[in-house]
Amino acid sequence: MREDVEGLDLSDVTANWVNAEVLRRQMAERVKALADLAHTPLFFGRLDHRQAPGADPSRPRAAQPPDPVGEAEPSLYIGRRHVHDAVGDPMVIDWRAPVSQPFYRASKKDPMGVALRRRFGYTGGELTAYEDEHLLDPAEEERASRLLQQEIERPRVGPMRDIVATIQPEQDEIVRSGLGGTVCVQGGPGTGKTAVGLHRVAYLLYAHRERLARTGTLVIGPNRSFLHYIEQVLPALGELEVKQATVDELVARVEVRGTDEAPAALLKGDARMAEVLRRALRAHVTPPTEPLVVVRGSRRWRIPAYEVEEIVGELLARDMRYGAARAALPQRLAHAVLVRMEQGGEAPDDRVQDAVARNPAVKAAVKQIWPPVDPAKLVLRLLGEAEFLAAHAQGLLSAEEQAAVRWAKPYRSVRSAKWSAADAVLVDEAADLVERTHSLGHVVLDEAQDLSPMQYRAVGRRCSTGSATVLGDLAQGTTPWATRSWRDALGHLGHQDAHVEELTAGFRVPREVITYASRLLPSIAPGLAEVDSVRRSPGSLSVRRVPDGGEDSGALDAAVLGACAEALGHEGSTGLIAADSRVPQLAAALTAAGIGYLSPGEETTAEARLTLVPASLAKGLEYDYVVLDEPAAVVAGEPDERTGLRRLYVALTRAVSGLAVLHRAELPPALADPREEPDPPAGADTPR
Ligand SMILES: Nc1ncnc2c1ncn2[C@@H]1O[C@H](COP(=O)(O)OP(=O)(O)OP(=O)(O)O)[C@@H](O)[C@H]1O
Repeated sequence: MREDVEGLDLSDVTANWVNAEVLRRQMAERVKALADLAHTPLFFGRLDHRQAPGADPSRPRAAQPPDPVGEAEPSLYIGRRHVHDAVGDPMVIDWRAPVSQPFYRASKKDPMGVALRRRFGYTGGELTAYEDEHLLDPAEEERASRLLQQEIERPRVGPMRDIVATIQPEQDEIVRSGLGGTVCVQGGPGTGKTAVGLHRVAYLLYAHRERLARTGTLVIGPNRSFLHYIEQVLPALGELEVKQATVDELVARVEVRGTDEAPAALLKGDARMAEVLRRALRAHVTPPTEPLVVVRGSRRWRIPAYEVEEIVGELLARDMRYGAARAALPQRLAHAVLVRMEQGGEAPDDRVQDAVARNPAVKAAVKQIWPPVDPAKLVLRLLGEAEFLAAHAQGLLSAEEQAAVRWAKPYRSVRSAKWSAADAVLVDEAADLVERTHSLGHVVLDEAQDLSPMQYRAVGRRCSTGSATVLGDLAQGTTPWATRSWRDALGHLGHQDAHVEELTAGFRVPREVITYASRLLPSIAPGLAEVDSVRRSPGSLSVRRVPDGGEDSGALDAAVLGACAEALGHEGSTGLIAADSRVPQLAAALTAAGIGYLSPGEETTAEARLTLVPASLAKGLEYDYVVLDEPAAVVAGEPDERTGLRRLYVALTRAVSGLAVLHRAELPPALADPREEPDPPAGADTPR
């Protein structure tokens, strides 16, 4: 197929240079999308139908829809891409095509016309196994898929992989939900939220390619290292055009050089700030005190102040952006002049109205009544001038709250201000009040639980006429403004009608580990269901206490390094997760011991498999083996205990095959409790 595209001769089909260039570019992209990926097989599944898909058994064969693969070969092969043979007949069907759906959804209860489902297993690109399910055979027992387990446990090198071969039915329902609706997915660690979000984009691009090519798609993640980790999934599925960004990058209209104390950031992220900004902006509209007088030729036309005021009032009452209303005002005023002219016996046409709209008197009136406003300057004044803030925050923010929001000392200009990340969101809100933000066709918002209401609004503006996939876990919220209710969050996003779905089956973390981590749930997110892991892995958890050596943490460092070396004895990636404050010391210890390590976001390779991860960056990432250093320090690194325990919950749930927890200080009580004692610690450990 690639050679076919490369061999196409364009000289005859394009009439001009521009068309030829466009076509050439499209072909280059097609060739890129058809690239062979090492170790990525062309197909991973097969469906044998009882009859052609879509056929109605009650109708004669001749009246059936044509069988897409021809009657002689009733099997459908399912793969990452559509593949056809030399004459254009399909050989492999794209996993997103409607006929592929039974591969993911058919069950004994509802076989969807499928007699046999075969899953193929590969090792390094070579076909090494297959698994059959005879969906119409009542005698055949249902078994858990070994291939699924192997796929999850396949050692990780490099970035996140796709899961097309093993998408589970409840995941598939989300992946294939339509473009029209916003979906919100609550799911514990490792339930596949990120995977599902990315596959949904791939699906939507397949099902609505033209529309989304016009409107655009965007994946939003918490930080750059996370985005690096996931950035290969869509290209591997042949989708090269999806953009990625963090929320901070989306709202980067001012340079962020400052930080906020938590109380200030909390207030700046509060949805009440949107109303403060709206009021402050609209206060710039000043009702006229003078009549508008336009001189044309020898005549003067006079619009009394009350009439101008009516026009202004009408524009204010309409739900228009400040800038759009400002742009409309000259024409409205010109129209009023035109009416006067007609009453005066003239017969002005549209050109006259345009000319009047450009008349210096009209321009001057507009400037005075509806002055241009720079969004950053508006926020600069609000955060810098006590009276200005008080005037517009009255009844919304208390005096103390206003004081907390204000800068300690005002800045002189937009350039010199030390904007914080929360300030930048306010500027973005103000900018949208002045001029509507462009909306994309679809936005995937991952790790949404950490967004403030104002950040949800910033994301919502970018999908105001499109739809969104919102992914998150309330138990992993680690910001002071973390989401408490998905309904509220969706309201701020402007998609209150979204479906909220829950994923409870856990794929990443083995049962032994997730059960241990879930002991924290009652204190960090009461009411949330524990993740139900699909995998048992005896021996995957070890908790070791290192004897307290007083001030010196050398013994702990040595034990941690030992655990890393042990983990690196296995294939795949190892993550050493530690409180941010412990990272420099561990980095030095690793270097002194001659153990190389990466930072999050740097790609693991066969040679470099250890990543030193500050707990604050662990969210969303995963490693085959995790060594967790000093849980008490992870908890203490956060401003309050609940946030600390949530950070710890995130750190405890990053491992696919094994987790070693090493501590010198006491563990949080829920984890120290010896019920369900984990596997006996390996090596020379002291009992807890
Ligand atoms: N159906 C599946 N088949 C194979 N692997 C899967 C499946 N679903 C999820 N996984 C794997 O489980 C791991 C966790 O998935 P993912 O990162 O999407 O979870 P998450 O819910 O976003 O987790 P977190 O809350 O920790 O960010 C990944 O390695 C992913 O590939």
